[in-house]
This record gives sequence, C-alpha cells and structure tokens, in this order.
Amino acid sequence: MKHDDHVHQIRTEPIYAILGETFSRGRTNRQVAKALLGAGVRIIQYREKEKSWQEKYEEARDICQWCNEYGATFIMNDSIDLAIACEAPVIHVGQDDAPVAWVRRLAQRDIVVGVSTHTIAEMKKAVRDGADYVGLGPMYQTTSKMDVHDIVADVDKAYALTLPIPVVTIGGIDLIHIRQLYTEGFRSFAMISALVGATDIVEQIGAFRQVLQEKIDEC
Ligand SMILES: Cc1ncc(COP(=O)(O)OP(=O)(O)O)c(N)n1
Ligand SMILES: Cc1ncsc1CCOP(=O)(O)O
Ligand SMILES: [Mg+2]
Repeated sequence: MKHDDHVHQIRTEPIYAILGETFSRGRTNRQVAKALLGAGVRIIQYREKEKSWQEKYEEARDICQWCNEYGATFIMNDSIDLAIACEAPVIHVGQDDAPVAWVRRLAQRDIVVGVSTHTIAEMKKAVRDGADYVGLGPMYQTTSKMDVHDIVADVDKAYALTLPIPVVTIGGIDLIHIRQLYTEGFRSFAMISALVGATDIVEQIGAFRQVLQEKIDEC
C-alpha cells in the first residue's frame, strides 16, 4: 500500500486501535494485534512506553509485517528511529515529539505523519506543517495516559470538523461515547482500553461495528 492508500484508510476506517501491553489483561501486543486483525481492524498504532528499544523493535517489526499481509495500516507512535527500523508506513507524533519536517527529513522516504492536537492553534500548525492527519483529544476522561491535557473544548471540536485532513478522535472513547462523537460529526475513533482491554476483543469489535452501523442507518 502507498502513502495515499494509508491516508484513505485512516480517513474511512472508523476504528483505530492502539496497542499497549499494560492495558491488555495479560495478553501480549502480538496476541492482541492478531486478534484485532482477525476481527477486521485495519488501523493499528504501536504505542509501548515500558519496553527496551530492542523489544519494541522486534515486536513492532512483526506486527508491521502482519499489517502488510492484511492490508492494514501500521503506525509507530513517538519514535522516528523505530519507524525507520521496522519500515512503518506511518508515524504518529505528539507536540513534544519530533516535528513533522524533521520526521520527513530523518525518514528519507515517503512516510505518512499524524500529529496529536488539542487546540485550534495546534490543528492549524499541524496542517501548515504538512501533517497527513491529526489526533484530537482527550475527548473524555482517560486513565490510559498520565500526562494528559484537559478535555477538548467545544470550540476546538467545532474547528476540527472543518479541517481538510482526517481527524482521529481519542481519549476515553467507549461504546457510549462513540455514539455521541458520531452524532457530533466525527468519523474516526482511536481507542486503547476499550479495545485492547476488552475481555473478548473480537466480540468487542463486533459491538463497536454494530453501534457504528446503527449510527450510519440513523444519518
Ligand atoms: C491517534 C492519536 N492521537 C493522539 C495520540 C497521543 O499522542 P501523544 O500526545 O504524543 O501522547 P502519547 O500517545 O505518545 O503518550 C496518539 N498516540 N494517537
Ligand atoms: C494516548 C492518548 N492521547 C490522548 S488520550 C490518550 C489515551 C487513550 O486511551 P483510552 O482509549 O484508553 O482512553
Ligand atoms: Mg507521543
């Protein structure tokens, strides 16, 4: 898959799964990734804060390879060095990570770049910097991230709906919140605990798909 195919997938696939072993009920990232891909999830971000570089590299390389086989989009969180090493087609950077221009320069190849935002100013800058998509959050309270900002204000949410690039909402999204966000106009939902922390991941993906179908039928 090429650059535009991944951006298209990020724009059109509602479920954006984020891995993290701490939240996975004793399952490994590899096990969770297999379950997600088997359940039809086509966007997976590798976000692992607790492991050594080598552990992250080996795990991410395998998961990236499986994503390629499934036609899924693999996204490396934070680290341009890991993104390069495991040939990730996409990297997601936060406000404190490498800026978009440096990510592109270091990658020395075509790479899709997503940027975390939570204000209008950050969204404007991300678009100006040439980001391919933005993450917007936290939309609700979350316990999955320590250094989290205040919940995104209504004025910032309204601005996000006018952006020319895909907007991926994140933070505290569950089966109830996804309905609210959909009604507000959002179409892309990144989740950690609601997916990797589910007792039965396949069943949970089914439940999300059912809710999303209900919303599509309603609109
Ligand atoms: C899709 C998406 N949006 C936002 C984030 C958060 O990124 P960041 O602010 O860099 O925080 P960490 O995830 O690195 O703790 C994300 N990961 N994905
Ligand atoms: C990484 C991140 N960025 C903003 S909120 C958040 C955590 C999302 O996790 P959860 O879906 O479990 O609330
Ligand atoms: Mg980050």
